[in-house]
Amino acid sequence: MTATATAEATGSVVGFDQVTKTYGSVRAVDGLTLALHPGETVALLGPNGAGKSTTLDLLLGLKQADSGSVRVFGGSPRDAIVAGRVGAMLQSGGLMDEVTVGELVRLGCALHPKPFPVPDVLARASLTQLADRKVNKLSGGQQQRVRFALATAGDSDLIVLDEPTTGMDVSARQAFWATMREQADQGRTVLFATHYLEEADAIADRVLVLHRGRLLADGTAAEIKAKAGARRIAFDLEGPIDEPALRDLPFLTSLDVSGHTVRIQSSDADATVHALYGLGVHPRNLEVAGLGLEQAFVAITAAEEARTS
Ligand SMILES: Nc1ncnc2c1ncn2[C@@H]1O[C@H](COP(=O)(O)OP(=O)(O)OP(=O)(O)O)[C@@H](O)[C@H]1O
Repeated sequence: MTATATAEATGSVVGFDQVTKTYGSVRAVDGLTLALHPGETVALLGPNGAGKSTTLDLLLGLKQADSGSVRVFGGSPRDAIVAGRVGAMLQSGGLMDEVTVGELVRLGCALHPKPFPVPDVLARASLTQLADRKVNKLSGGQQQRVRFALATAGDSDLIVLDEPTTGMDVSARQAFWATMREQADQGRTVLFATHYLEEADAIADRVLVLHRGRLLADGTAAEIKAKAGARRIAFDLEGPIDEPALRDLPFLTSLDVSGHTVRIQSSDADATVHALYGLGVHPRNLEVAGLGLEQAFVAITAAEEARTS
């Protein structure tokens, strides 16, 4: 059975089956196959140019695939959008300048087949106080909140967000994710592209890592960290530090010495620590921990770069 057939059979929200999109000689999306399921909160990660925005544009029917199929709720992206099943917040979406926030959100609600009440939509995006302000008089973070309001103007089953919190301050970001959690708890599927890996770690129950238009990893944040393999080891040493000896430790993938503190990454922490004691040094405050999602992401994409270049 193809991924799309599987997607439809299992009631998947989104099904990509061998999707490719090229711009001239650039393969922005390269044979991508994936299925998203109801109620999932999914983070789409990838370095600049990995194909995240193109993937979201294909999903929203804003771009057409060269080959392969894109299905949303078992039909075309356009049908899903016309039915009001998809709410989207894009990076580049221009906002009408000469209208007020209230007018624009009212219009967004009027255009949605299953609109929420305008005051609720404004309140959810913390825009009630700004309802009479012209959109072109807003700060960047406030404009992001307007895009967010438009993405949640109606009762959509899938919410697609391209780098939604860029430009938002810390409290706006926290409020934004609290709202998104509510949306997910109500059974909606949330797909967001981001460069903030700590957000993906904290929010997403599934993480997709794209690299040159291909899916490099797909799993929970914990699975992605485990896939990267390496562990972090940190300790303090008294007296002069013999960096060349440390650099020769087995399974070492990185070394950072700062004052008395040594931080290393190792693909086999047990063996590295064993060899460390064999050097006759006396490490203090020894800590061994897994990689954070950000380090895992860097390790996975760097390994792929090295493999393909
Ligand atoms: N309209 C276009 N014309 C030509 N090339 C394009 C176009 N849009 C995107 N690309 C190229 O396709 C590739 C994927 O771009 P895309 O914007 O999807 O990546 P991204 O992962 O969203 O990147 P970023 O994190 O920088 O936003 C890049 O190499 C980009 O230069």
